[in-house]
Amino acid sequence: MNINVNVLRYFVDPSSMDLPINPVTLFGKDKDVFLEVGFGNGEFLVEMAERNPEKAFIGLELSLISLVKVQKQLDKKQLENVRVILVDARFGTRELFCEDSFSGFYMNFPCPWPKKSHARKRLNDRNFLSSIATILRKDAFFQLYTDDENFATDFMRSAEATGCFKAIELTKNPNTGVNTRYEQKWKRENRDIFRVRGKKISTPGIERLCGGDEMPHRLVEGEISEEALKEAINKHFKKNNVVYIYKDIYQDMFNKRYLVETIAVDGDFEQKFYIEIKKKPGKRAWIVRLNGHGLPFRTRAVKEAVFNLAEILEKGD
Ligand SMILES: C[S@@+](CC[C@H](N)C(=O)[O-])C[C@H]1O[C@@H](n2cnc3c(N)ncnc32)[C@H](O)[C@@H]1O
Repeated sequence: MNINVNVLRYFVDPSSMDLPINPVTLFGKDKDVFLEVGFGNGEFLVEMAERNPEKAFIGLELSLISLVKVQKQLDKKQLENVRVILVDARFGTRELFCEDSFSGFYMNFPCPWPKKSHARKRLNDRNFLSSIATILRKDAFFQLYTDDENFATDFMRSAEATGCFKAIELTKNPNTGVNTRYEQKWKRENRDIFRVRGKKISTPGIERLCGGDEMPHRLVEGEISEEALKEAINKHFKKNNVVYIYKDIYQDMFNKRYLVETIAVDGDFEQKFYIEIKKKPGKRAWIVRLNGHGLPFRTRAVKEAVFNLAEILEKGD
């Protein structure tokens, strides 16, 4: 896939930033910022940005293809008031932004995941609505459009259950639409459309995984044990409600370092990354830290994985 470097100015990589982010800092000026989750082909995001140059918009998407397509449109139209982030919205809404950040939240025709076995992928449970309530400003709104009545009803009930919204209303076949690819598709098929809206009144307490801006690292004095390192490979470590596994070791003789491929899981959020074990020049000591390529979010599982690896190397000494 060819990615024009011009379009990258719309892309934000939050894994290399201190979390949580104040979204206003992503745009030169203090603007009202709105969030859209799952923008797909981006019709709504681009049109809103074009019609409201005084406002700013952030889009979260899981699909890299959608991300690239939208950035090309933004570049063509020279729109400066949009940023896009490649992230799972469940994680993104909970972890990335400061409290009271957004003036509005939009979600248009999310995947309804009707099968019971896929229920955890649905973006309409109470935890998700609590994350939205946290990052919305007081009196800011949320707005969902969907063709799935059960999804809409569950979304509304979850919003009510948080106790953080008022004026929650579900409207069948509202007069206004969002004109996205999926809305057009369902309208062509004469399906009913449902809209759920509500206004934020209070902020719930949510538990976030990320926090603290420090990069996890440890210094191991003396020589490290390659044997102990090899023994740790493919073992599952469960500690303090997180799980991680060291998958493989790559030795980089040129730079006197090892790279340990690692998978870390916090709840339902999995990340793959590398931990670097690098000799300190001129010293009998090794630094154990995250490798800078493809940095993960510094969740508890990621930090535990780094600290535990240092302990393993120390004990083997
Ligand atoms: C059915 S499409 C709707 C796209 C667009 N909003 C529309 O109305 O045409 C759902 C979109 O949500 C994205 N998506 C699904 N799950 C997501 C998640 N957990 N986080 C972010 N985006 C997600 C998909 O990649 C897809 O682009």
